[in-house]
Amino acid sequence: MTAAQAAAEAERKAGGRARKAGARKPRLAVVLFNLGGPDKPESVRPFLYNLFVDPAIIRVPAPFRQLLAALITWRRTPIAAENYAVLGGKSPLLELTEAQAAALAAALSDELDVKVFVCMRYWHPMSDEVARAVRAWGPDEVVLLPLYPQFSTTTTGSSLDAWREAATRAGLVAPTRTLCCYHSDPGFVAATAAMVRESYLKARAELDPAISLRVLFSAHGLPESIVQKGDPYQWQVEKTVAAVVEAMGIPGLDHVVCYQSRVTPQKWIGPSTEEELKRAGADKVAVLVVPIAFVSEHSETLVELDIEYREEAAEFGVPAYFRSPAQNSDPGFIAALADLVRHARAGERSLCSFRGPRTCPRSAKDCPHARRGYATAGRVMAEAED
Ligand SMILES: C=CC1=C(C)c2cc3[nH]c(cc4nc(cc5[nH]c(cc1n2)c(C)c5CCC(=O)O)C(CCC(=O)O)=C4C)c(C)c3C=C
Ligand SMILES: [Fe+2]
Ligand SMILES: [Fe+2]
Repeated sequence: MTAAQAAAEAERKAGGRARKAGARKPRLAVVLFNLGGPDKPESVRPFLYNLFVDPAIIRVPAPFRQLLAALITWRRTPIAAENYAVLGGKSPLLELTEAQAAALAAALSDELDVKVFVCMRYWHPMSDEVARAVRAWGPDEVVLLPLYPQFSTTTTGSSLDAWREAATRAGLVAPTRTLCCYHSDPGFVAATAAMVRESYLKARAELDPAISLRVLFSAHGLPESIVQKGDPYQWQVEKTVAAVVEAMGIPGLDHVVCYQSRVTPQKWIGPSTEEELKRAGADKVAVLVVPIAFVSEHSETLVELDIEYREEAAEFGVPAYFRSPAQNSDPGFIAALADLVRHARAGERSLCSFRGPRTCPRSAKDCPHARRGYATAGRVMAEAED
C-alpha cells in the first residue's frame, strides 16, 4: 500500500468511526444513591450496624466506633424492628427507588443509551456490587445522583466516599460527573411546591374554616456537633423551604422548619418536629406535615410521621393532622432529576451543584467543593472550584 493509499484508508476508517459515534447515543450510567433499608426482619440488625459503624455517622476512632456501633445497634434494633414490622417486616425504600430509576431511565432514553443503577449505603445493593455492575455494563460516562436534595456528610458525603473506594476496587474508570446537591434547583422546587400546594389546598378544603393551618416542613435531624463542624445540610434545608414556600404562592403561609428522627442521645438540631406539634397544640392550629429532605416514602414517613407523630399531635390537642406525600416517582420530580442529569453532563465540572459551582457559604467547610483532591473512580476531581 502506498503512503497515499494508507492515508486514504486511515481517513475512511476515521470517518466510519465518526459516523458510528454520530449514530450511536452516548452510553450513560446514572447511579442513584439512597440510604437503604432492611429487606426482611433478620436484616434489621446488620443494616443498623452498617449505619452506626460508618465514621460519617459515629465519629469516634476504631476500635471504639465498632464497640459503640454494636451497643447502639443492640439498643436500637427492637425499636427499628417494631417500625419495620408495621411495614410488613421490611423497608419499601428499594422498590420505590427502583421505580424512580425506571422512570428516570425512560425520561432520558430518547437522547441517551442510559441505564440507571440504584446504590444503597447500608443495605443491598451496596457500592461494591453496583460499581462492578456499572463497570460490566461499560458506560462511556457516569453521573452520580444522590437522592438527597440537600448535601450532608452523613448521607451524600458518606455514599460518595463509599462509591469512590468501590469504583476504584472495581476498576471503573469511565469519566464521572457528581451532582452534590440540588436544594434550590428550580425544577425540584417547582415539583415539590406543586405537591405541597395540592396537599395544602386539600387540607384547607377539609378543615373547618375557623381553624388555622400551619405547614411543618419536617427534615431528618442531625447531631448539632456535625453542623457546627461545617456540614451544610441545615443551611440547604432552609434554602429548600424558603424556595418551596415562595413557589407555593400562598400569601402569609404559616410555616416552620423542624427536624425529626433523633436517634442518639447527643444534642440534635432543632426545633424538633415534636416541639412544633406541641406548639401547634397550644396555639390550637391544625398542621400539614411535609417531609422535606426525603424524596421517597420509608419508615420515617410511613411510621414516624403517619403513626407516631399523628398520635402525639392528638395528645397535644392539635385539631387536625395532615401529611403531604414524598415525591417518589412524581412526574415533575422525575423530570427535574432528568434535567439535573443533562445539566451535569453539559457542564465542565466533574463535581457540581444544581447551579454548576459551589452554592454553600464559606462557613460550610464540609461542602464537598471545599475538600481538596476530591476523587472518584481513581480520577482527581475538581478541587475547590470557586
Ligand atoms: C446518627 C444517626 C443518624 C443520622 C445522622 C442520620 C441522618 C440522615 N438519615 C437520612 C435518611 C434516612 N435515614 C433512614 C434510616 C435511619 N437513619 C438512622 C440514623 C441516622 N440518620 C437510623 C438508625 C435509621 C434506621 C431506621 C430507624 O432505626 O429508625 C432512612 C431509611 C429508612 C427506611 O425505612 O428504609 C433514610 C432514607 C437523612 C436524610 C439524614 C440526614 C441528612
Ligand atoms: Fe437516617
Ligand atoms: Fe455545597
